[in-house]
Amino acid sequence: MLNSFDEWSPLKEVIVGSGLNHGSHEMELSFKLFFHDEAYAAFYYPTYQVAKEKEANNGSRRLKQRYVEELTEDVEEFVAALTGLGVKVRRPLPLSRPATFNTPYWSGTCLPALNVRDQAIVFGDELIETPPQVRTRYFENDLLKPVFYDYFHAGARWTTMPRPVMTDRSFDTSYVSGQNTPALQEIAEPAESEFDVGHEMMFDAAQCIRFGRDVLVNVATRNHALGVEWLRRHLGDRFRFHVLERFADNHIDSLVLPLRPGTLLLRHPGLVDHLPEKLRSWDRIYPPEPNENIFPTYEDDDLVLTSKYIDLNVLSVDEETVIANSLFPELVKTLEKQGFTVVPVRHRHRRLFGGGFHCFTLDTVREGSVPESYFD
Ligand SMILES: NC(=[NH2+])NCCC[C@H](N)C(=O)O
Repeated sequence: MLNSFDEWSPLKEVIVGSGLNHGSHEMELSFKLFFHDEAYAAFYYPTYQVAKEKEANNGSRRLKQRYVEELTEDVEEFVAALTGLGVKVRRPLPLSRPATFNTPYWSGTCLPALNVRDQAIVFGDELIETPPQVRTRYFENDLLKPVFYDYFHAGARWTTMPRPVMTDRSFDTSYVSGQNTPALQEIAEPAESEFDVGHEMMFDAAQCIRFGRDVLVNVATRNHALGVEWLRRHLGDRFRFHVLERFADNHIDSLVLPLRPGTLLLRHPGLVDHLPEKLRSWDRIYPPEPNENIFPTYEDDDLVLTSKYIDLNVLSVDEETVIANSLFPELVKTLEKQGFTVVPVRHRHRRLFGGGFHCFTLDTVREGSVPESYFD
């Protein structure tokens, strides 16, 4: 039965994503807007211009097959580690081929369900699918349907937030506007469409971090604010949302993660003042500064989509046990010094595929029967 309220209670069941057939990135407005903060350099002249020559006619950038293969090896080892810890692992359908689709308004090519944290969230016995922000991710959750149906048959509530039409004018671009990069020129001149409905609800589950009854949520755009308003109305007083204004561009699970009640993994001390009052008295673990040499060397046309802090994106198996990237041994040591048992698993291309172990997973069953209050 679907049951999960926080990020640290003993993990029983988890969905682990699959990167199979991740063919390319489509360099269109929603992608550039979403990854603007981290891929900024790639969207800048002259790098952009050089790499652009390697793009296909439709503006898509191929991902090298070797990276996808190595990613898949690492994900399978991660699955084996979880299974070894007694956690039941569920998998999405693999993407059999990069299928192209048309909506009435635009077209795209499907991505595999890799970062399954991003577009679905569990509040107790309810699964909520969030409305996509990147066009090529529009049908990604369909690959999770067999798993979602299993939870539904077992009694879970299953809700989908309103789906956006996603014309150019659906996007609130104020977060990135004013920066003069080629990517931004496209964003600054959104095409008009007869289907425009104005700013829409577009919001990712990974903008939320669950602490039982209390949920931290990052809001950087009007699109996000609408999403949070929907969640508040829908969930009523069962959960309380604490908004972090522009804490990040979107996802926050490489900035702050609770490892157990009273202990946060936090990217840097400057973030403390942005946290809700109650969390400021929790113990904080700061990661050592990641050195560039813990990452593979990439070429000009490889798009680096995350910050170098991505390895903070650990997955808690229980209040003492954390799965962390073995390629960042200094972080492993830091966590061990704080008394955690760390299960090291290798994850090489986290910066190319936009996520670490927390992003790759959706914890569907953890122990606990009510949303506890940690903020009172
Ligand atoms: N759920 C996720 N996909 N999280 C990934 C967040 C990565 C974050 N933008 C960073 O660059 O560090």
